[in-house]
Parts: sequence; structure tokens; C-alpha cells
Amino acid sequence: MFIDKFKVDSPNVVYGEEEIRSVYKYETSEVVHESKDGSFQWIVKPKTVTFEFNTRARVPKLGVMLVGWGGNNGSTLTGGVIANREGISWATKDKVQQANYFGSLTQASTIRVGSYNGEEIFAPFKSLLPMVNPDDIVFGGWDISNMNLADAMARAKVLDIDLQKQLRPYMEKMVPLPGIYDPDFIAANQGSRANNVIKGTKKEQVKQVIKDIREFKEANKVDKVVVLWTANTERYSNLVVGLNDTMENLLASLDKNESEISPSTLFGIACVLENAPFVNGSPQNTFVPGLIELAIHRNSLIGGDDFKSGQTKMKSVLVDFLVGAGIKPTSIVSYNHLGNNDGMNLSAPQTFRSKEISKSNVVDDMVSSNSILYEPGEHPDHVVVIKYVPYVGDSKRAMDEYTSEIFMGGKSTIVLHNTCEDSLLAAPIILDLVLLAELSTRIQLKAEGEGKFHSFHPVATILSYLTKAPLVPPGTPVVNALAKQRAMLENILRACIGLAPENNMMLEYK
Ligand SMILES: NC(=O)c1ccc[n+]([C@@H]2O[C@H](COP(=O)([O-])OP(=O)(O)OC[C@H]3O[C@@H](n4cnc5c(N)ncnc54)[C@H](O)[C@@H]3O)[C@@H](O)[C@H]2O)c1
Ligand SMILES: O=P([O-])([O-])O[C@@H]1[C@@H](O)[C@H](O)[C@@H](O)[C@H](O)[C@@H]1O
Repeated sequence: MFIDKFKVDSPNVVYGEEEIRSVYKYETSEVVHESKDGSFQWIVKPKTVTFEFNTRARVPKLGVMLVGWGGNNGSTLTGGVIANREGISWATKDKVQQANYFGSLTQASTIRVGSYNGEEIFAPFKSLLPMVNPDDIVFGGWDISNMNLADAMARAKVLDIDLQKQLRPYMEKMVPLPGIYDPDFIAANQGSRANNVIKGTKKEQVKQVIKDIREFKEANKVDKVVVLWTANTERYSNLVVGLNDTMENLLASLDKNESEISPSTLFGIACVLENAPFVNGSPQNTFVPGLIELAIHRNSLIGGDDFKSGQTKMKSVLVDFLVGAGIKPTSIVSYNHLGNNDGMNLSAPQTFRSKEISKSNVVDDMVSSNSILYEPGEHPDHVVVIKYVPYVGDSKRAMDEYTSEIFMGGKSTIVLHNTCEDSLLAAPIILDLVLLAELSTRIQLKAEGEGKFHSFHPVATILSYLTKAPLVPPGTPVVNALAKQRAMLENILRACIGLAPENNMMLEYK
């Protein structure tokens, strides 16, 4: 049974006008290696830590500034939100289609809240805590191409024509602000688009971006701005001691107009200095160590990397299932071809390499979790191929072959063909990223023994379900198994209203 909203009645949660406060018993365990009865044993010690959560209940008027606004993802998301907000429907060859938010975890998925008369009860994921209504978001952003959003939508060839016709009046006056263009970091084939760029030194570019954010906020009377990179994939930045290894060196390099600071890192610096949450939807190492240190120092949210939208999302489910079932993947070959501008940009070796890294590392946590299957250092052969095939456009074709060892020397081969409509899959993920980034900045927490409430760590691991290469605080574990990532997110939000994690035990029926 489905309910559209609910309240928790518990002594552990108080719903106020301004804030929702909860007390939560975090049940975990620690492992010690100690001598017992004359021999060393591994001892697991259950541990309970009491947390208090405090969530500001009033949602802000939210501005979202996309870097790469005029791209396939940016124009598709903007059009999709307008279509939902205006209740637009359009004719397709099959039927009259209504706007929806399918593919968004926050808008179109549910959570189990309990049982009623022996029936399982589910509620919208977004009903856990007050979240911004996406229909109310004000969009803006930057692009190195000056094409207005209506023409960019047509260039993207993602949305149906009848829908595009209805959206055009809303989008043709939306023109991206000039972006930061550096041909050294993206494919040369992107140069023809670059007619809308911020001139000057890198420091002047950062100052301009900060000015842009402030002016956007003022002009649109928004309370908060979240910035998200959905511009081209860049090559990796070289990590150089003395250049970008610390925040002091990064800021000094900015003053010296160092060429090795990428446009995405410049946007990151601007956002952190302006305390605007910044999320990287592409695979490059935008968050060089100096930028991470700066974000931590200024307690400004950063998150990423690389939207997890299709082929890789499937991989983080399938490999989790195989390894979790005691089956040993030994070879994973992921081939995909696409014909959009992203694909054209990825046809250059240096930008492809950024994507190859993020698409390849996604199985590391699952493999390292099972030493019955894998010897130390052993891992499956894993190959990633991306080819640019203009004809297929945004309709990315992914072909995967998973070969695994099974019982008694047997072999299993799973072959998948997955047509991932790249932008229709990525747009709702971008929506979730900005909504959850905004929500997480309204949550304060305090563990027993801590003197005062504080925010989550500025490196927003809470966003990891939505990214291929989750950015985590230095020295903390990376989890890519999709079910674990979703459970982590849901259970943290459940804790904010005093609900226990969903443990799926259903003992009442056992
Ligand atoms: N399913 C997906 O679509 C998906 C999944 C994961 C990651 N991504 C990543 O998202 C990004 C965007 O994908 P897309 O399909 O929208 O690509 P796109 O090429 O259509 O859009 C990128 C836009 O960014 C602009 N741009 C490039 N460099 C810029 C800069 N420095 N400043 C401002 N604007 C700049 C381009 O002009 C273009 O309009 C890519 O990096 C892609 O790898 C996409
Ligand atoms: O589908 P997925 O693996 O999540 O990721 C996609 C890649 O397969 C594709 O090659 C690339 O163009 C997209 O930007 C996206 O990164």
C-alpha cells in the first residue's frame, strides 16, 4: 500500500516549525585482535553510539547554476523541469505523454515505512525530510557556447519535437553566461563551440564566476545556489607538489596564473570561496588535494565525481550480485558507443582516459570485500572501450560481457546490451544531486561526547549513490555497490526522523 506522507510518533523525534530534531542509536561494531585463552583471536564488539540530528525544516528558494548549461544534460534537465512545472503533455507516435521525474531517486522512488494490518506500507523517498520541490528551482549557468537553451535543446536532439515546440518560449530567453575555456583540458574538436568565454587571468576568471553567482542570486531572489559541473570531461590535472597539493599552494598558483589549473578546478575554487555547494558530474580530478583542503578549511560542500547513469550503474549492481553470491567475475569487458557531443569530446585520448578511470574503478570495493574469491591484489580483467559514432546521437549503446568462475571449475558468461539514453538518464540524477546537496547543508549532527552540532564532512559522501567515482574524505572507504550506497543514503535520512535503518528482516512474519 502507498501513502503520500507520514509523521513519526516517537519520543526520539520532535517536528518543529523551524527544525526537526531526532535522537538516534547508531548500532555498529568494532573489531579487535586480541589474545584470549593464550591465542590471538578476532573479536567483534557491537557498539552503540547515540547521535542527535537537527534538520532545518524550511526549504530555501533554490538556484541551480550548471556549468555546461547549454549541453545535452543541461538543456534536457532544464526542459524537463519546466515541462513538469507547467504540466506540459505532448504527442508522441505512441500516445500523449505527460511530464514526469522518472529516474530520479528523490522524486520517483519509495521507501518502506512499516506494515499496516499485515500489509507493507510505502511512501515517497522525498517524504523523509523537507526537500526543495524541483518545479521551484531557478536554473542558470555558464557555457562556452552562447547558444540559447531552446536552440541548445534542439541541438541536443534529446526531447520529442512536440515537447520542444512547447518549451521553446520558456527557454529561448535563457542564455548561458560565458564559461572558462582552456583548450589544453578538453578535446580540440570542442574549439568551434567556444564563442562565449571569460577573458583574463585565471584569478580574474575565478572572480568573475564569484560575481556571476552573486548576481544570479540577487537577480532571482534565491536563498541558496548550488553549482554543478555538467560541462565537458577534462583531462586529468597533473598533481604537482608546490602547485596544487595544498590550499596555500593552489591559491598561490592561482595568483601566478599557473596553466595547470583546469577550468573545473577554477569553478571549484570560486564555489568554495563563495560557500556555494559544488558537484562535479564529470570524471576528471577537479578536486585536486589543494581544493579538497580548501573546501574542508571553509566547510563548503564538494561532491562528485561523474554521474552514475547507465552502463556503470548496471555494473555496480551486477558485480555486487555476483560477488555477493560467491561467484567470481574474472573478466569484464565494457564497450559503448555514443554520438553526442560528449562522445565527440571523449574521442580524444586524454579526455577518454578520465572516463576510462572512473568507469574502471567501480568494482574495486566489491572485489576487495571477498578474499575467498580473490587473492590479495587479484582482480578481474577489466576493459573499457568508448567509441564515437555520430549516428546514434545521445542514445548511447552499451555492450558488456561478464565472465565468471562458478562451481567446480565451471564458467558463466553474461552478455548485456543496454541502450542508455544518456541525457534522459543523467538529467534526473543531476536533479537528485542538487536536491540532496542542498538538503545535506540543512542537517547538523552531534555524536555522544561531541561538544556541539556540526555539519556533515564537506566532502559529501552522501551523494555517492549518484556518482561513478564517489569523492570521499581522505583516508575513508569508497563504496560503489549500488544497493549499499542507496541504503546508506536512505538510512541516514531515516535517522534524521528517528527511524531505524531498513533491515529487511521482517521478523514479524518469520
Ligand atoms: N549519461 C550522461 O550523459 C553522463 C553520465 C556521466 C557523466 N556525464 C558527463 O556529463 C558531462 C556533460 O555531458 P553532456 O552529454 O551534457 O555533454 P555536452 O557536450 O552535450 O555538454 C557539455 C557542455 O559544456 C560546455 N562546456 C565545455 N567546457 C566548458 C567550460 N569549461 N565551461 C562551461 N561550459 C563548458 C559545452 O559547450 C557543452 O555545451 C560530460 O562530462 C559527460 O562525460 C554524462
Ligand atoms: O553509462 P555510464 O557508464 O554510467 O556512463 C556513460 C558512459 O558510458 C559514456 O561513455 C559517456 O559518454 C557518458 O558520459 C557516461 O559517462
